[in-house]
Order: sequence, then C-alpha cells, then structure tokens
Amino acid sequence: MEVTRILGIEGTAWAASAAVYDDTTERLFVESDAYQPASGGIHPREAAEHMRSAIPEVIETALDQAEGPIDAVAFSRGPGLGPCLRIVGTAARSLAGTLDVPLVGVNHMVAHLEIGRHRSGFDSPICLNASGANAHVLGFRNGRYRVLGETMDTGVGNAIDKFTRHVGWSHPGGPKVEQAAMEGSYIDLPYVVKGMDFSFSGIMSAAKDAYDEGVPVEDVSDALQETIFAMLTEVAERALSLTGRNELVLGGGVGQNKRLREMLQEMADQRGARFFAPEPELLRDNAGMIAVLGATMYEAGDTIPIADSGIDADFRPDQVPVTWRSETIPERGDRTGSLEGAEAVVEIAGETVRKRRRPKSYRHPTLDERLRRDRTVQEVRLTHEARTLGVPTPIVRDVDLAETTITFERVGERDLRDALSPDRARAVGSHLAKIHAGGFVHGDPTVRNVRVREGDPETVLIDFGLGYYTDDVEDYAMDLHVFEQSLAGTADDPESLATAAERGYAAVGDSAVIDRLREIEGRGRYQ
Ligand SMILES: C[C@@H](O)[C@H](NC(=O)OP(=O)(O)OC[C@H]1O[C@@H](n2cnc3c(N)ncnc32)[C@H](O)[C@@H]1O)C(=O)O
Ligand SMILES: [Fe+2]
Repeated sequence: MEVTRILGIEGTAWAASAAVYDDTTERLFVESDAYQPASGGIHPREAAEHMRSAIPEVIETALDQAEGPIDAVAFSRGPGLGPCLRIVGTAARSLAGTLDVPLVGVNHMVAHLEIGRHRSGFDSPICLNASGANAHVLGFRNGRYRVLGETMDTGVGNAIDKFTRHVGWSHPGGPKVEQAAMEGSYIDLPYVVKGMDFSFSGIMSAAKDAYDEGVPVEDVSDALQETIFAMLTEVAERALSLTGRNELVLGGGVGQNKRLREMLQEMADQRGARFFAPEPELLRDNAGMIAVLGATMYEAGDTIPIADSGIDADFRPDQVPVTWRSETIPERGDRTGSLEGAEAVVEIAGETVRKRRRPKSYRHPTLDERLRRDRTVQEVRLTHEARTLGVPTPIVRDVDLAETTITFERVGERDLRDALSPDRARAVGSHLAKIHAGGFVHGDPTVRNVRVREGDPETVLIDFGLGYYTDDVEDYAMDLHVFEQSLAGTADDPESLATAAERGYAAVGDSAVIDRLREIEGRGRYQ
C-alpha cells in the first residue's frame, strides 16, 4: 500500500509547530513551541521573532520522528499575523525545495474544522470555529465551506483576552477565565445575536465596566462564559436547524473550554444531533491539523507551485475551493428552513396558532428566562408595530409571559415558499421598506416567514422574534439580503423575484439600502 507522509508547519500567531502525519498508520507526531508575551497580548513582531528561532527546531524534531521519506510539505498560508506567516511560508518553501517535494498551502481555519471531521468520522458536520482571532459557523455546500454565521467584530478568544488584560492577567486569558468562573456566580451582560451573526464588543465593555465598578472578577468571568458561549451555542443550533444536518464539530483554541463543550453537547443531545470536539492538543493551534489536512489535499492533487504560494493574512475559509470532497449535499437552501426546531414550538389549533419558546437547558436559567421573555415581548411589539405601519401581520390574541407563549390569529393558507410570484416578492420588498422606515428590522424575513392568503393584501409577515430597532443602513440591507438568499434557495428564477422585491422596496424605501445590498453581495461570504 502506498504511504503518504506529510510534514505540516503551523505559525500563524503564537504556536511554532511542526508535525508529521503518516496516513497509512494514522500516526501523528506534533512538536510545538509556544510564544509567551512578556506582558500584554501578542506583539506581531515579537511573535515573528519567536517563529524565526523556534520553527527550524520544531521542524527538525518532527523530521527526526518521521519513519521514512516525506511526500509533501504543508503549511498554514493564512489567516494570521503577516510577519509570522511570512517566516513560516519561507521555511516551508525552502524545505520543499531541499526535499524536492510538492508544497501544499493550507487555510488555517479550514484545518481547524477538518481536524474535527477527520477525528469524528462525521460525514458532513456543521462546524463551530471558536478560536483566538475568529468565530464562525460553517457548513459545506457546493464545493465550499460556507460561512453561515460569524462574529461582527473580534474573534472570541481575543475578546476574552482583552478582558483579562484589563484585569491584569497574563496572556492567554481564556484558561484563567475558565478557572475563575468556577468560583463565580452569574450576572447579566449584553447578549447580541443578530440572525446568524453575533457581536462581542458590547459584552466586553460591559464586562470591563462591571469589574471597574467592583463586581468580583469571578462573577464577571462566569457571566462572560455563560453569555458568550450561549451565543455560540444558539448560532450553532440555528445552523443545524437551517441546514437540516445533525452533526456538529468544534474547532479552535477556545474549544478547550469545558463549559463551552458542555453547552454544545447538551444542545446536541436535546435535538438528537451528534457532537464531537477533538482533544485539546488538536483544538488549539497546532501543526497536526495542518499535516492531516495537508495529506488529504495532497492526495486530491491540491498542491501549489512555489511561485503561487504567497501567504494571505486575511485568507477566509470560504475562499478555499474544497478539492478533496466530492459528495454533494442535498440542496436545502440556507435560511429557508423553519426556526421552529431551533427556537420555538408552534401548534396550530383551529383559527389560532400557539408559539412557545421552550427553556434551553444549556443556558444559565437567568439568561434563558431573560432571552425567552425579551424575545416574546419583542415579537409581540414588532408584530403589532409593523401593522400600524401598514404591513400585514397576524393579530396577537394572547400573550402568556410566564409561559413565553404567544397566541396569534392564524393567517394565510401557504408559505410564500410554495406560492412565489413576482407580485408577492414585490409586496414583501415594500413591507420591508415600511418597517425599516419605522426604525426596525424583521431579522429573519425568509420565504418561510411570509404567509400567503386569498384577498388583498395577499402577503403577511410573521415571526418577528429576531427583529430589533436599528437605524443602520447595513441592518436594513441585510434584511433584504436574507429575503433574497431565501429566494435563491427555493425559486427556479430567483433573479426576477429578487428584482421584483427590490422594485417594491425602492418604491417606498431608501435607495441607499439597495446600494448597500450590492456592496454586501460583493463581499466574499455572500457569493
Ligand atoms: C489565525 C490564527 O492565528 C488564530 N489562532 C488562534 O487564535 O489560536 P487558537 O489556539 O486557535 O486560540 C487561542 C485562543 O484560545 C483561548 N483559550 C485557550 N484555552 C482556553 C480556555 N480554556 N477557555 C477559553 N479560551 C481559551 C486563548 O485565550 C486564545 O484567545 C485563529 O485561529 O483565529
Ligand atoms: Fe487558530
């Protein structure tokens, strides 16, 4: 049997690491040397100095362990710190030249997720990457890892590390927060999930303020974990629900946190999904994941000529053509699935519909109650307010806040998904323009969240639970974008329907929103 033995090199930020993976025996040897800043966070130039001195040594140790010749050299091309990436890139190129073997350029984020897929044997999992400089949820579709949701500001580890720098703890802060949280009790901090995306900036400044005001650091640590990890778990659950998948893997350094793994496991158990997290050595930055993915890519013929092997500090996972996976996942269309499974249970009884937000046991009970209550209140308020703005919505018959249950008038005979037409798409465009003019967004206006009925007006918007007040053009454009994405996932001629929706929008709304929509579409993740 043919043996493939790959040398992997990692050095995007703090870990100078080299590994040898033998894919016949599945033996993996990893040697790492961590950079520890003397004070503060990671200094790019200091980190690069560390790479310069440590990379040759870890490579040598790894090569000493290789039982036989190396077939290819794989290295992290990005994302990461430019000065570090350049040193590792140079080392990889010169080694490939010396050994006279091909070079494999690996995306560090894809490596963080593929190692979980490799170790679990899962076929097509959703992946939550929780690392220092990143935080996103990905799913494979049509030859790429698509970003289903991601942070709107900093990476999750960096957010936590910023807090620990503020309180004077040494880098990295994640493990210290985990330790301190064991002695703490929960306090409320801002929880920000917008659709599938999330943000950490508000929670970080609130955490620093709480500490400055004398809240014990243990309590702030506990609250940080409970809040941030609940956000990640919620988005992971939503991704499972939307794509109809039932496997989840975790990647990245923050994945070493036990509380995060516990929440994800509990969420997965409750929906009958499978969850896998690799061992800590393979979660944090390491060359093992580079070597393992490098071997897979090498076998798929995915090597790069030296001349094209430049580094890319902003290399996004969805830029990578996935050459090593051929299976086609049944097209379900993102964002067209119901959120019922993720957020609430809906029962139809005669002419009324009862929607109940059930407790999520993975969340701290105080946070869980707050979220279910706030969203119930918000849904009632925005459903009503949209109607006063002239947008058809169901009448709210009853609200039971203790049970976080809303009883609505039953509206429409069908989902828009099953009754698409340009006129109806146009009507939805104008509905969205009207609510935006009223200062809020729907938050999840998919073809499943529009009901179609006989009569005039024909289209009724439902499910405002993810809506929020905002005056940001970006948020308005995202609303329209979510609608168009859901058209793309369900219609045979999505372009003409999207054009109709935009005409409907432009007739009532602000043309700056349409301009921003074009800009959003031009950004990588949405292609
Ligand atoms: C681009 C690349 O350089 C970057 N890698 C990276 O950030 O290293 P990684 O090993 O994946 O994650 C490090 C982060 O992981 C956090 N961390 C480590 N142990 C932790 C724990 N027990 N709880 C919470 N966070 C933890 C650290 O505080 C640090 O912020 C990335 O993947 O984003
Ligand atoms: Fe990483």
